[in-house]
Amino acid sequence: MPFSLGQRWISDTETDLGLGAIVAIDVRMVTMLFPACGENRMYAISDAPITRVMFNPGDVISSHEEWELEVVSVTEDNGLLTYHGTRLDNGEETSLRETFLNHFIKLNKPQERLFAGQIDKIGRFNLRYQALMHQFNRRRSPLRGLASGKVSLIPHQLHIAKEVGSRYAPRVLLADEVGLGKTIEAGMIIQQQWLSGRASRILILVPDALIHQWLIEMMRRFNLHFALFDEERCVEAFADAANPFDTEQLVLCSLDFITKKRKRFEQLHESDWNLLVVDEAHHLLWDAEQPSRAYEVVEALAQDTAGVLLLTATPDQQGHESHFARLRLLDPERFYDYDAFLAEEEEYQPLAAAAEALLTEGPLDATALANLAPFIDELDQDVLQDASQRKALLAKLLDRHGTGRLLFRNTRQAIKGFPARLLHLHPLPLPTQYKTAIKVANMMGSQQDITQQALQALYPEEIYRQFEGDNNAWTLFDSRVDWLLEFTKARRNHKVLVITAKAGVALALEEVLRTKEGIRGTVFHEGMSLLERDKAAAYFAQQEGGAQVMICSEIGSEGRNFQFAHQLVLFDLPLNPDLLEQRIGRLDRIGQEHDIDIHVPYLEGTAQAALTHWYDQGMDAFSKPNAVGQPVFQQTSATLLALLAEHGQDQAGLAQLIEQTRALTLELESQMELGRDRLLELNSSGVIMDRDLAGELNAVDEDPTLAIFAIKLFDEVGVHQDDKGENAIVLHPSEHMLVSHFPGLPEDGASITFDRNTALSRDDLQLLSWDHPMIRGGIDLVLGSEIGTTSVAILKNNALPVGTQFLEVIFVAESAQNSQLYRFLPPAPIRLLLDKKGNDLAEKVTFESFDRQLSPVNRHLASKLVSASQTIIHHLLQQAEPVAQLQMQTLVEQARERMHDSLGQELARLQQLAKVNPNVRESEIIHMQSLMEELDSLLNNTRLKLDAIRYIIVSHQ
Ligand SMILES: Nc1ncnc2c1ncn2[C@@H]1O[C@H](COP(=O)(O)OP(=O)(O)OP(=O)(O)O)[C@@H](O)[C@H]1O
Repeated sequence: MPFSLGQRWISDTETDLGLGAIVAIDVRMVTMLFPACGENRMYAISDAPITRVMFNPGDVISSHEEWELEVVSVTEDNGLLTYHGTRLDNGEETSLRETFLNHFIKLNKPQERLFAGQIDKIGRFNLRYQALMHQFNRRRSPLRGLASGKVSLIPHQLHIAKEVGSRYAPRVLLADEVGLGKTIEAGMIIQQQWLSGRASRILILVPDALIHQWLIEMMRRFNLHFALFDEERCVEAFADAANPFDTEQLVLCSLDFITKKRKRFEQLHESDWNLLVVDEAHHLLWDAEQPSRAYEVVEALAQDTAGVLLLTATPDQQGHESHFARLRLLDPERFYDYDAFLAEEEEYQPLAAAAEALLTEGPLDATALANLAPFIDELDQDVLQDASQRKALLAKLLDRHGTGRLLFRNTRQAIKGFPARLLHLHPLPLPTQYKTAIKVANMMGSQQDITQQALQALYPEEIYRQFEGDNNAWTLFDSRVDWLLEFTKARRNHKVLVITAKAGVALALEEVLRTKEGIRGTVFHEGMSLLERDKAAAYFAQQEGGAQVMICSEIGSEGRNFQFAHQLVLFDLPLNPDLLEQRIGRLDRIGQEHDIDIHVPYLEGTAQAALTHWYDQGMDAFSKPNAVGQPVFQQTSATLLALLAEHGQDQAGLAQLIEQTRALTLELESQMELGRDRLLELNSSGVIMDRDLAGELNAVDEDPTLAIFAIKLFDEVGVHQDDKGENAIVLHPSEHMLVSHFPGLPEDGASITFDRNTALSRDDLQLLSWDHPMIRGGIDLVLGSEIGTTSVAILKNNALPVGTQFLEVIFVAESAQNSQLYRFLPPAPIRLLLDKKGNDLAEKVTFESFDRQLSPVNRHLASKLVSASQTIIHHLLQQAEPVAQLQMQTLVEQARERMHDSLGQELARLQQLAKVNPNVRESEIIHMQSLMEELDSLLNNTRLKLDAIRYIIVSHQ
């Protein structure tokens, strides 16, 4: 192209110099001035790495005075261009000579970059298109976020997580038995709510002892980085905001801290949250006269937060009324009256019988039909005899009745495959020192109430210490101590968890083990700081060189993960069957690979002995979780407490109580099994959904697309990858990265794998999924930049004439950024492959098959090819737009149909449900209606954006 003074060109190699102007030309050299930075460059005319900047009708250009002109036509005079058109600021018709173009002009639209010679490598165009496609597919996927955590795919968890996680503002009680994975279910729900944008501010409240465990589980398993707020953090954050809690999106807090510090509670309450999660929710004690502070705090927060997840394995631990009160936290309108709630529970049995009838294979017999009769008018008579459709009917039935939408509980019995619990009782002689102390205490009488007396009787070492002072002399003669020494000595290769009610006892035992036998032990109790507790737990978990024994006070009996051990010693027993279950649950949890040995050393002729027999023979509380432990305890506690207060001396009374307890347990169990528990089991385990979520997600895991894409992404961006074998890759930022920081990749690198089992077996590996911050961030990085927006390639195809041209154009149909809309229409790529005449061949020639046949062109040649074909390219781009518009309209209408279909069905279901099941909140229905209206109008505003262009020319060489 001939050069003329004043012409505007851009440097191919130094695009940041801005727009250059030719200021001198001689026989061999051309000199350019770049006014934006005041620099000159001289280039050899024969091979100048510069590209002529020419605009076309339709482009909007900026003048040196910064007004904008929409170009209508272009004329040329002595090699210089003049643009004619309309000024955008005042509508005036005017002309702009190229010499007066803005020197700072930014060429960031694909067509501007292409014409200005800013042409990307062929692989980057491919990467960009793949990134668009994957982002589009992921955002629409109904399984998004469900299994992207580093977790095993366990069906009962997946069912609950999917059911709850995809709701708008879920308010549920997760009440799986201990150790079945409520924290993991909560994590999966949070992940889905977070990724879908339904919740952008999330608050988790947990007991002190579980703070770090939650922090780490959320981070390591789900890549969710919660900020831990304690007093120190609040003071620090005050520098950035009046309300410290406003400084973070994801906040984790100790419930104890918030209940004790009124000011912090008020600030927490003033901050806006979309999702509140409360672990060990049985601590939220409620009593009509005097609700606990913890209850009041959570109640206030729950009133102002749309989504609420309460977690407890033992919902009845503090009594059934407290359980009711927690359901009321979730839905105050629905659970307004305890008596009405009790009456409703009475009806669970016939409902469960009807549900059972629907699970029958083959024709329904007379009993099944009779059980279904009360509900039959709701169900279609014809469908009823069609066995294949009964599961759908069952789902409908459960949906409409009971607490199904609100309460989820999985049990070991329903899931099966858990290790056995083996009880070993160790009766030991009562030392004379204790005998004397008990006798003296009895002689002195007691002012305490019966519960306190019973509690005192359970801990003879306490009674002894009252008389002998506050020291550890009791360890010298207590036969349980000697037993423990022998026991641990004989199991040097086993980890042993010892639980006792009191911190003082834990400390004394650790000292004895250490000083007498050199046994490596550690303690875990309320007197330790959070950090000390976590260090102790880590020391116990450590396989080599770690502690053999961990001695916990009661706070260690909740929530913690000690399933790497399978020897449990209950040095004493708690006076509550649910607390006993919580203790056993430290070892009997998902991941436990052995049967669990439960050892109970007890002193004969004491209250502990009586309690041991009562738990064992009366309610079989050691060998399996006891769903009715709490009601049985409440109904028998008067006799039990009296017996314990008398140190279990009344053997006949104990035998009678055990008999009575056994009968009551059996009766309540069968009622529960036939009623509430059966309904919960059916509803929680997902058996009726007939959907193999784990199988579907496994298939996603096995699809290599993610690994192929990720490796390409890291390659193109310049992240260094070191394959370590065994499915592990180490990533490091490199000096040649396109960006200074790759999202989610720490400065010192990260070890990753695409294989779930490998990730689960190694703590140091992150599981890369489509939802991992490195992949999401990497895709955003590509799509938010100019990477791959232009490309030129050669198509070597002897069947086509040399010089045949194609233009591959990628548009994106974009609607407003709205997470709800993204389920139906996220930014959607539209690909056109135009031949010279403007025919679109995209449907016949897929991206992948076309891309495979293309060869790269060096940038200099590419720029020349584009310059030579500017007119045709421009013409094709103009033809492409209306074609893409039409495709966009189709996409919008399809999305609208899907949206109406899906939300419409959900709305109809909710409206229908609301007639028969008051568990449906009015706000859910209103939300659904307004959401549909909002999405409709957002869909109408979908716009088309040109995202990337590839120019292709055929060659035979
Ligand atoms: N899907 C899973 N993949 C991997 N590990 C899991 C999974 N589910 C649970 N676990 C592990 O099993 C243990 C128990 O899970 P979790 O702590 O979530 O149970 P929980 O029901 O909250 O227990 P608790 O009733 O004691 O509070 C934890 O160590 C957890 O990491």
